[in-house]
Amino acid sequence: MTQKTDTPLLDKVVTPADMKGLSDPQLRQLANELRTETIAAVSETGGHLGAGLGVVELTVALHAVFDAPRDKIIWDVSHQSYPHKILTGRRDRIRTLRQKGGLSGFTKRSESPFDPFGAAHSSTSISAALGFSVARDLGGSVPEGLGDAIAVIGDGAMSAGMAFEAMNNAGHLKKRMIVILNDNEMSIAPPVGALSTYLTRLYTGDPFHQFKAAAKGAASFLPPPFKEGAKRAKEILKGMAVGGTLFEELGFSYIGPLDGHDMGQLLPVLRTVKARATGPVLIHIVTKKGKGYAPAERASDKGHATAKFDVPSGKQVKAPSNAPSYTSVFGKELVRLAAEDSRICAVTAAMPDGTGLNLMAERFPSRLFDVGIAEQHGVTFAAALAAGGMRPFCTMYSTFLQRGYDQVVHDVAIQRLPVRFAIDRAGLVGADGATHAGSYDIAYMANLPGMVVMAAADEAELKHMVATAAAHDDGPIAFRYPRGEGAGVEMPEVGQPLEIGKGRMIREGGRIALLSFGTRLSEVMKACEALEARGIHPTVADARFAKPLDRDLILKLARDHEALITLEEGAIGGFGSHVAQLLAEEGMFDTGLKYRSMVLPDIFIDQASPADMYAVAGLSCQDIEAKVLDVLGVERLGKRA
Ligand SMILES: Cc1ncc(C[n+]2csc(CCOP(=O)(O)OP(=O)(O)O)c2C)c(N)n1
Ligand SMILES: CC(=O)[C@@H](O)[C@H](O)COP(=O)(O)O
Ligand SMILES: [Mg+2]
Repeated sequence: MTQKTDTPLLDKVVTPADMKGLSDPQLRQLANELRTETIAAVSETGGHLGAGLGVVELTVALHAVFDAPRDKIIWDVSHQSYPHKILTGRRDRIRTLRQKGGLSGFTKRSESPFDPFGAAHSSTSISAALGFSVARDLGGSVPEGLGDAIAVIGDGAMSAGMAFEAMNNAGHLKKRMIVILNDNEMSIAPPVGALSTYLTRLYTGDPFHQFKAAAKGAASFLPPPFKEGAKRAKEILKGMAVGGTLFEELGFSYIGPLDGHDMGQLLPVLRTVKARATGPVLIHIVTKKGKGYAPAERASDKGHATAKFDVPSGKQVKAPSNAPSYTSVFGKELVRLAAEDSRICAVTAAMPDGTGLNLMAERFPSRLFDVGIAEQHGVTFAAALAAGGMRPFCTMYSTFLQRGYDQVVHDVAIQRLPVRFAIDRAGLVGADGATHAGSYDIAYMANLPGMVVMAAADEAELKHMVATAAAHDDGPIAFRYPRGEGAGVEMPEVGQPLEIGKGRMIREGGRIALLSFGTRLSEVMKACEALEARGIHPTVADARFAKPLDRDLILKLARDHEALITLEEGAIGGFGSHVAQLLAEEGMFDTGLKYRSMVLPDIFIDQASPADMYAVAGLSCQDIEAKVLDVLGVERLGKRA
């Protein structure tokens, strides 16, 4: 049920234009109301809570001072953009967040002119802000106009190489642009690495003691004519900014650190920067993830992502699970193997919990490497671990591994190094939508010479694939598995290495064969039940491998049946394409074989439940049944709605 929040001031703000006449005390009140509304909305939808709560004051201050959508506010990752959505004409739909047909959980250009640049993968905001600044200065034109570009980037996202590539370029181009470094000393997990330590050093000791003066002054970036008058303020700022030199060396004027929850500091600094900045400016603010909501502040992940919850208690409403998650099956089997083999180690790029590697962190901390949001580095690091005689599991979400693709090709595949790629969140993931869908890994891995590519049909198969990967020293190997819980199958005590390139027969039938790669197998079996009722008895096989293909199995299915359908939770160019290539080469189409490939369609699918997304993709059990009937030319009497 929608909760009514007591938000008299926020009720009058539909877009940032409605904020322009508000006094500073009113802006403070607005921030309080915005926080209340954000908590209430996320309690009903679930989603990313902690990051948004940490930028409530910043969101209000940015919209009060700058003129979006002319000025481009670019939220890095954009999981913190819910308060921004509420202030930019989307409050009436905020309780549809992350649901089918509703608002995206991230910024999205097609959703609002106030979202000038979409995001969801991290560390793109500075590049985007620089691009807008250059376009503005070159006379580019867009309907909303081109004003200032402001990137808001977290301390976790700032650790990625791409952020530094952008700063390096920005410092060189010297364009007026603003980067706000939102430092909450958190990524999803506690942040790791030297940059995090460096940022903390910037404000440890005597934090914020001279804010008032600094806020009035904010002058380290002033152009020469202003500099003399502001000398005193500049000295103060310099005093505060001891250690801001990393950013200054990159060509940015550094301001901070400021208390990012204090509007008395944010507003004057932003106003001064807006009035006077000439080149790139970095404003370092310190905030608390989960700020203002005790259950989030207390949580180990600071309320990073949550299911629906009860606001007073913070208790989350989670559906009961009937089977272990794929992620936990992976994590446990890896730990079991690591106990037997000291060469086994694992790499995560800032997702230890999401990938199940928290178990490795507990049992074998010296063999678990959280490299931060640095997928490219993570892959090359794993390659060298393999070259050094270790057995690394490079464990990443399918969508984030895309970042490390050149490294997969150049550092791993070409050198035939035995990196084990554990690819989590394969296929459609649900509420995070298109940006997080693991659609491409089958295609981008299976086209690499020497790469072994497996997909688990269920959690028991996953266990065997972890063991297979551990035992495979002859080049790289990848296995994929989806988000969420398994199929509830009986689990083997331990994983057993599979024979490379061999699939398995699930059931023998006639006329048509269904060859599944991955967890669509359960939908295939459901479709078979419906087909049985029509007197159709398909053969079903689980390919297990997209590379190397089980040629014998595939050619036998092709020879023994009138039709063959392959299925996978991946885009065009994956398993089905490899099968089609084999069938063509072997002349199977010349024999009249009817072949169909069921893959993700050539569109980006918006957020919904995974089941709904697969229905949009045409990969539900009903779609499979319909495809079989169609291929066999059977009338679809009693067609389901
Ligand atoms: C390339 C990439 N890798 C991993 C992630 C997953 N991820 C989303 S938010 C996040 C933490 C970001 O931390 P920070 O930038 O400090 O923002 P905060 O949540 O603390 O506000 C991570 C690792 C991602 N979105 N993109
Ligand atoms: C914003 C982001 O990239 C992550 O927080 C992501 O939403 C996590 O996804 P999972 O919930 O599947 O771990
Ligand atoms: Mg952070």
